[in-house]
Amino acid sequence: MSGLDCAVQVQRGDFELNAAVRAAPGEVLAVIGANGSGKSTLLGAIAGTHPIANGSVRLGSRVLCSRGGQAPTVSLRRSARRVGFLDQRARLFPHLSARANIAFGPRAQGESRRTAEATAEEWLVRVGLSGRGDARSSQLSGGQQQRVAIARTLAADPALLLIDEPFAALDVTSSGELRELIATEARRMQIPVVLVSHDPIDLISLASRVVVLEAGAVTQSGTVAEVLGSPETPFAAAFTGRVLLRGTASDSGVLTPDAPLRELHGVGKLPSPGTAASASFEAAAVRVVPDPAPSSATENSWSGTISAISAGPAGVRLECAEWPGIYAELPLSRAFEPWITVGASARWELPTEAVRFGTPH
Ligand SMILES: Nc1ncnc2c1ncn2[C@@H]1O[C@H](COP(=O)(O)OP(=O)(O)OP(=O)(O)O)[C@@H](O)[C@H]1O
Repeated sequence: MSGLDCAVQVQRGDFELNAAVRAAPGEVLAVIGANGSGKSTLLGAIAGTHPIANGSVRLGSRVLCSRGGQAPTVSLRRSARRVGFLDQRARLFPHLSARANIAFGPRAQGESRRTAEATAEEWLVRVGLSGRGDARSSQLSGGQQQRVAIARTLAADPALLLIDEPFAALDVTSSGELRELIATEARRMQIPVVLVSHDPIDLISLASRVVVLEAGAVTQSGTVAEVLGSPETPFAAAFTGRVLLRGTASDSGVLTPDAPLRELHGVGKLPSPGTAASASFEAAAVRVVPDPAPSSATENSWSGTISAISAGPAGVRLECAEWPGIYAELPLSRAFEPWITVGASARWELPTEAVRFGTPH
């Protein structure tokens, strides 16, 4: 049983990744980050598709790659790393049956055809596809193809599993079942798993720890409860459906430069006036009504244009053109109101008691 210990520097054009991650045997470590933050680069450095400029990737006592420092440079071939990889696309061999796809890894490792097929049958049962061994990928649904892909990857007996948004293209039932399947198999096989995801459900149902990557650097790491419960950066907050603003403390609130609302009022301990302060709140606490609206009782209200509408963890996310970094999340039932369109003028209202002051990390 070998844990992953990775501390690497990777250069891709002008982009530099500098990250250290660890995952124990049987543990699922989630990596979250905005587009372009370096998640795929990190997985590539571990898998051997991106060369490292410095650092090392170790699996227990095995060195997968190492460069810099005193030790000689090491870079194992991809096939010698024993790293399994899963993403959104099942990538089955279309001309082979499900059974032959799964048997491919054991066969490549020198198993006899008979033994490899017996292993494949066991995996077909584990992934809920017993009786479908003869089917080709064109005869399987997307979710079934993904099950075969999981079986094929794990039947090759990887020492580490990397997964990049493998459930993103699946319906809710299939993705829930496959999450369960991966968590169960990783524990049973006692292999570390690194999971890249944009979906909080993946973290809650699969991972025990989380690393937040921003612009190639780790900005927060901890247990799922620590990161989701106390996000320390605006990105980590947005991932959990919260807004985190950084500004300067005044006597009575947090001053937010270049925003339609200069001073945000809230509750909690304010740092000394003039020093760095933060304000955070649930995006679902923001009320958005058509402008002009009758003046509200809350101190925190401003006028702003809806600039984007997207899905957020707590509902439908509305962004404000005049105040980047601020957004509201409405329940689906409210998001159907016909006035809610990109470009609509809105009044944004935030109850004072919903805003919590703090000191930025
Ligand atoms: N082929 C390339 N050549 C040079 N630079 C690249 C190349 N691919 C990616 N990059 C740079 O590396 C950075 C990290 O890319 P990476 O794909 O690792 O991000 P990511 O977090 O996985 O993004 P996404 O969520 O969009 O998949 C990008 O911001 C980009 O600047």
